[in-house]
Amino acid sequence: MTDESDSDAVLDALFSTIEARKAELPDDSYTTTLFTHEKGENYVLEKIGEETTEAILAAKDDDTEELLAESADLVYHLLVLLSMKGASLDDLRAELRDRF
Ligand SMILES: N=c1c2ncn([C@@H]3O[C@H](COP(=O)(O)OP(=O)(O)OP(=O)(O)O)[C@@H](O)[C@H]3O)c2ncn1[C@@H]1O[C@H](COP(=O)(O)O)[C@@H](O)[C@H]1O
Repeated sequence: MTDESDSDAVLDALFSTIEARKAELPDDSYTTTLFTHEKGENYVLEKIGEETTEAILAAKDDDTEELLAESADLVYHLLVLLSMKGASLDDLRAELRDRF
């Protein structure tokens, strides 16, 4: 297990990478395919639906390893959606902090 600051650094690094892919659109990037898909943002919305379903199925199967893997896929696609909408990880942190 990592401590809280390590975990935060991973999310910051992931979101920064997503923002860089959005700005540069490199050819060999999965993130680029999400930002340039012919279905537009609907494609990432579909992926979020798929990953959510897969996470639910893993939970119902009591497969924690699979649940963690699908949760990571879900968080990644959710961060791409936030970036598409011009929101940031700090905006998400602020929303969560306001609920404490
Ligand atoms: N965290 C992720 C991440 N999580 C999930 N995925 C991709 O999300 C997709 C999940 O789709 P599925 O589960 O449906 O699997 P699939 O059948 O392979 O996908 P499809 O054919 O349906 O698109 C897979 O292609 C995964 O590779 C991710 N792709 C990238 N990242 C991060 O984004 C960074 C930048 O990646 P690139 O944009 O590829 O350079 C990477 O270094 C990673 O840190």
